[in-house]
Amino acid sequence: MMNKRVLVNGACGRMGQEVVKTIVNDTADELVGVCDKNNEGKDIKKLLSLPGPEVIIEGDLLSSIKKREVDIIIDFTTPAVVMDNIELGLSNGINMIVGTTGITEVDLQRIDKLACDNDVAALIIPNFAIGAVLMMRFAAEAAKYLNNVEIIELHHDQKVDAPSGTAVKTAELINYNRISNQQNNIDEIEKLPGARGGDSNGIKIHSVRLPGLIAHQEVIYGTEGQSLTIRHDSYNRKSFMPGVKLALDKVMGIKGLVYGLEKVLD
Ligand SMILES: NC(=O)C1=CN([C@@H]2O[C@H](COP(=O)(O)OP(=O)(O)OC[C@H]3O[C@@H](n4cnc5c(N)ncnc54)[C@H](OP(=O)(O)O)[C@@H]3O)[C@@H](O)[C@H]2O)C=CC1
Ligand SMILES: O=C(O)C1=N[C@H](C(=O)O)C[C@H](O)C1
Repeated sequence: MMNKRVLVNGACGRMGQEVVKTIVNDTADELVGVCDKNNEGKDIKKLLSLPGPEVIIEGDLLSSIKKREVDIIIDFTTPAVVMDNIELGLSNGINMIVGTTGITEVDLQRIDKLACDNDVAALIIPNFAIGAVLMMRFAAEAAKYLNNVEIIELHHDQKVDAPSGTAVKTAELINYNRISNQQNNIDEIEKLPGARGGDSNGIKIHSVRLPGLIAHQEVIYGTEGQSLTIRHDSYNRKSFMPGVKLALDKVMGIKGLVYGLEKVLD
């Protein structure tokens, strides 16, 4: 297969920078474009001390894809703009790999239709870390046998959205497998609003935001006399890169929506 021509959107962000480095240093794919609200007109390779011909940061995704051939857009921007980016990419016949969070169930249906109509792929991946994908898988497996569960997700204090996309996806996977979404708790009085966390179809999600953290999650099951904790920790953003490379390897053979890296893992 020919080298794929990749554009990274949100290239100056924490994840975007790591993705740019990965494409340039660790894949045969070609970085043909980079977009971001910041550093417009500057050479991203110079900013990140990367080898090879310059790739200039552009501010407008549409004009950027009109200027060149792009096979894949990788998006790590923000929840506020991600749907516009996806719609723009797919309707222009470009495959999308999306790590940005904040995509709803209704959005997913629209994305699938747009991808199918345009004969391209939309990989919407809440977490690219292989360990996190396994954590979600094991949590979903435990739901077949244990019913009472809560999720604690812990992230750095620069994260804009809560709960995390990973926690939302974990709750969905658990709910798909568990026999009942009724837990044993009595009627509770929440004396401090929010003290019991957010409710995702009967599963409580607690979001911790602190400096020093990157991305962590615990799924805690409890039953008579025992508990089971399934925990994953990302200690740096390199932890997401094998998953990004896997998505790059798989994307060209897919048409329509893929929601979650587990769908392309095996
Ligand atoms: N799926 C996964 O495995 C992972 C997903 N994420 C998710 O990825 C997203 C990005 O995270 P992170 O890299 O930490 O965030 P950052 O804020 O560090 O990066 C986002 C970048 O996108 C820029 N940006 C904002 N709006 C636009 C736009 N319209 N067009 C182009 N660029 C834009 C931002 O600029 P500015 O700062 O000026 O707004 C910033 O440079 C989040 O939703 C996060 O939850 C994060 C880690 C792993
Ligand atoms: O913002 C982050 O950092 C992360 N976002 C994703 C999420 O919301 O689940 C993935 C990972 O947890 C890191």
